[in-house]
Amino acid sequence: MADDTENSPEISSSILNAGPAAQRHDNLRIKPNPSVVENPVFLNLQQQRHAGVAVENIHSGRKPKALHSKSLFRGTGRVQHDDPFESVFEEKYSEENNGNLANTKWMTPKIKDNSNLCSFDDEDCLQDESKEITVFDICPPQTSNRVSLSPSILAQKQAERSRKMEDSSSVLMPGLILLKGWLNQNNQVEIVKRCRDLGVGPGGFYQPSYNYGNRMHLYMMCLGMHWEPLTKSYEMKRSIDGATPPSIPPLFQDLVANCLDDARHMYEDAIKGPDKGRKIMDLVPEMHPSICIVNFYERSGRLGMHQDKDESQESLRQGLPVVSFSIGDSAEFIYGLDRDESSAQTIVLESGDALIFGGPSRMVYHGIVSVIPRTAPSSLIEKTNLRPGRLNLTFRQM
Ligand SMILES: O=C(O)CCC(=O)C(=O)O
Ligand SMILES: [Fe+2]
Repeated sequence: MADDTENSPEISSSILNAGPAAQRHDNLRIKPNPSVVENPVFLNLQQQRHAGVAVENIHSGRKPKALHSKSLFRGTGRVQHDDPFESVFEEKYSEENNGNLANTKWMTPKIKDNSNLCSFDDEDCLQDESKEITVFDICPPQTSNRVSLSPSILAQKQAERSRKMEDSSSVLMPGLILLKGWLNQNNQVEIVKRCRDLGVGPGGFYQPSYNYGNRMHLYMMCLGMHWEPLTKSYEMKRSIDGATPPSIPPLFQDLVANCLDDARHMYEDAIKGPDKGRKIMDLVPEMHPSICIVNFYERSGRLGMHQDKDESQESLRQGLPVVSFSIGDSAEFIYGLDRDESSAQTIVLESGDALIFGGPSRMVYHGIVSVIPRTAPSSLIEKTNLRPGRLNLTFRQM
């Protein structure tokens, strides 16, 4: 990789002249960086000028040649390969004051070879910091006669591929259980309606973004507690707007309990091979949801490979399952033992499917690669006016 740091002159700037944006933010720490796995993190010359920093090569520990003793900042970079939604580059800088480390600051310089990312001076991106939340209605009022289109050839092929992939087995890995079509149509309609009503109220759907306009490719609403993508932690009130997340409706709680029961029954019947000696309650432990993350993916929606690991240590240690309901358009769901998408398994989750990952699969990596257009059941659309896309609910116990 060509490295702009090769011929860099001395770095003489500091955070004080790093540009208005840098001065305004002490907590810039998350940047999607799709190339981060292969791309050692170097600041290019311009970025160094902006930030007045030098950064170590995270992978090798080697410092870029432009690291100058005169630099006022010391970089301790780190790449979060396990970030839930993107590969993320995170930098923390400590201001050096007469040889002592003073104010610790987080900074996110624009990353080399990644022109989509915003720089410190990009005012368009800065606008994203406003606290305004735009209401997102998953069932917008119908304005014209709906034209019903049949699934595209691509969608038909994908569905066919998925049927082959799914085979008849519903235990995908120990503790990872797929219950096809588990939600009946009434349940699906009720869930959509409840999510719609909650979603347009306080604490409802919004499109989360990282700092500087790097938005997630979905809309999200949390019930019970809010999961904050910026900090990857749970909070009782959304720090973005102070809203209290709505409670999880009793209907949803009941469905989760029934779903876990059915998963256990199905699993017990299917247990063979390595799971045979295991107790069913270790494979599918009891879980009482205190959190539900509701995602709505439009047709271009997706979610990078990640683990769900921000629940309590106790919950994770016990392998308390995540229960996921899919409604609306189908989606290609990938899962695997590591973050590598190319070695992941693919299944298509269709409207009504329930997926449970608990016990030994609690920390499975997973993600959504695509939403398959025009695959939602037409009767569901007629009854709810659900917009094109996919609704997904994941229930977890804190
Ligand atoms: O949409 C899905 O099926 C997965 C959602 C998910 O993994 C999450 O919200 O953490
Ligand atoms: Fe997840």
